[in-house]
Amino acid sequence: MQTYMVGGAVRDALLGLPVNDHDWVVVGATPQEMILAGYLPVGKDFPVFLHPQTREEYALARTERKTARGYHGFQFHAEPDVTLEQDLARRDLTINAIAQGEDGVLVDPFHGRADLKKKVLRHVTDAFREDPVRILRVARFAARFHDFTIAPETLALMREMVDNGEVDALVAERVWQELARGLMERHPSRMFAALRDCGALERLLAEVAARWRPRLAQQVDRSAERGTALPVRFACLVHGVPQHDLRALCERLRVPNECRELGEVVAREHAHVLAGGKSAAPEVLKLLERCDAIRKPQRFGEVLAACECIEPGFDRSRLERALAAALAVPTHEIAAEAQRQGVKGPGIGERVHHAREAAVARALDE
Ligand SMILES: Nc1ccn([C@@H]2O[C@H](COP(=O)(O)OP(=O)(O)OP(=O)(O)O)[C@@H](O)[C@H]2O)c(=O)n1
Ligand SMILES: [Mg+2]
Repeated sequence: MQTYMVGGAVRDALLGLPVNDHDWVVVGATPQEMILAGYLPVGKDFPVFLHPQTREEYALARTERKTARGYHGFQFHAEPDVTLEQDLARRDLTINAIAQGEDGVLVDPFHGRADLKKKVLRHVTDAFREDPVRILRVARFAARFHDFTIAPETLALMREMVDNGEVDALVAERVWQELARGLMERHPSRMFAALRDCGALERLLAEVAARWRPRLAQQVDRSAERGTALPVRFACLVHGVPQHDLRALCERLRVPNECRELGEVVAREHAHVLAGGKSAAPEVLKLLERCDAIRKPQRFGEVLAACECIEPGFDRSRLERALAAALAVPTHEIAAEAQRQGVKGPGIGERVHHAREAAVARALDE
């Protein structure tokens, strides 16, 4: 059996980028031989193994055939007679289909190196169709390698797959996983632009597709430039989506709670936050309460961060001062004092509220 390094590790090394994880392909071995050599089988869909020490992924060379529509319709053929070239032929992009043998020699039958030089994302063969996740992957690579373009024939193939309903069969978790990764790349707007160009955005994120403009692209890219966390980037993406549509989007894609919650607060409140640099203390306190800022000050920091990406001239300092003042109000003491005076229930809450209002007013008058 022979082992080759493939995929991202070879590509990134050729690009002079740091290599984090390695993918390997094994030619001329059976699953039994792998298990006997101590490799741990993983996943039921693919003949993939983990190295007993490094835990890196070793996949048997394989050819895939699709038996049914959509992501689960795979049947694989992984026999010791599958060649390296056959395995490379069914990979997604030429730049990901370069192998490196143990002797260091590159095997590059699909001219991945030439495409790296030309900075082109190009599918390897028609086998690209076998996996609709690749539509999202190409878009994600466009966001990462922002000076690369998508080959016209690849974009045409992606469009054809979308027209055939291939993206509709994708499971929500995979879609979200790819979108989330793309949002964390350097130029996330390029992912959405690529998805729009092939028609996938309309199918997967119609709420965003309807609002996709150069301005929104800039806002999302600004969130990446500033190195913000995923929820902030997601909130920027969806800040213009109406509440009801946003809830539907989050349900459909099973968006994790942290992203969902920040997205909803920012969509609902960003206009008030952006104006909140000016309004009077009672309104400012109400805004902080609607954002649940007093209970979740850290999340309010993320709301402000999203608003800075939405409107780069926005000055967050006034609202930060207001929140600091509201947080500094000694609520326990006020409640205890009120109780001593015989005040009950809602009356106590009112006193706290008034104390906070006064504190915010003082902070804003400075
Ligand atoms: N849907 C997919 C997923 C993966 N691959 C192949 O498997 C390799 C490894 O996949 P993965 O680790 O997911 O991607 P990388 O290209 O290594 O990129 P990353 O830097 O994101 O790990 C890819 O390079 C590609 O050759 C593929 O053809 N089709
Ligand atoms: Mg990889």
